[in-house]
Amino acid sequence: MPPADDAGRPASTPVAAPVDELDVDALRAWILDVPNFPSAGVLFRDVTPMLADAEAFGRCIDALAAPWQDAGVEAVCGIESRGFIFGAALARRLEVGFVPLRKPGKLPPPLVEVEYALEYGRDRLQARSGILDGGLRTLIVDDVLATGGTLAAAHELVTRLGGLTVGAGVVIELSALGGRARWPRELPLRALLDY
Ligand SMILES: O=P(O)(O)OC[C@H]1O[C@H](OP(=O)(O)OP(=O)(O)O)[C@H](O)[C@@H]1O
Ligand SMILES: Nc1ncnc2[nH]cnc12
Repeated sequence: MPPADDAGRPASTPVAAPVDELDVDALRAWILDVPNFPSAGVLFRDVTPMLADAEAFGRCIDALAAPWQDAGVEAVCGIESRGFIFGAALARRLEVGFVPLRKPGKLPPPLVEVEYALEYGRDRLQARSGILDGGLRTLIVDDVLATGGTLAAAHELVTRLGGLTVGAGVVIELSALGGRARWPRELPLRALLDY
């Protein structure tokens, strides 16, 4: 059993630390660069080593949570599939519910969906109709911001679901791809690591 802190909580109680106390940049050591995956010319940033390390994963979730502690977040939406990993952990840390935004064919009706453009072709995101009704204050979470189409579609879906997007958090921003330009200027978008 870990020693108790001044407030009598066990030291391991999951309370997010202020972001400036977290060495976020050190997380790069757990993110692997994989050239030519999943196709030639793509430099894939693989977060699975970070997920497998309890301290690094915990630090990542603390850092994702820190900017939103006082933002009145009422729900976290995670984008399939890697966004589920970070989104669900973050929802628990912020002590709010989790809403999965899913690829087509995974959720039963009634559904609301948004179609969006990919680099090649189109895709769709779906969620349960009415699940954010009443203007639920919603934080959108994903692992990577690349061209920005996915995150922009998630914001549109949250709006159609009756929610109010308070902002978005991503672990990695591939800033050379310019995805931030597709995100509404007036909404905060926080990235832990810029590549
Ligand atoms: O900014 P964009 O250009 O829209 O790309 C970002 C998206 O691409 C990846 O998803 P992907 O569908 O590849 O896969 P996943 O199921 O492994 O999360 C990533 O997880 C983001 O959701
Ligand atoms: N380069 C990349 N690495 C990991 N995930 C991605 N999603 C989109 N582009 C990516």
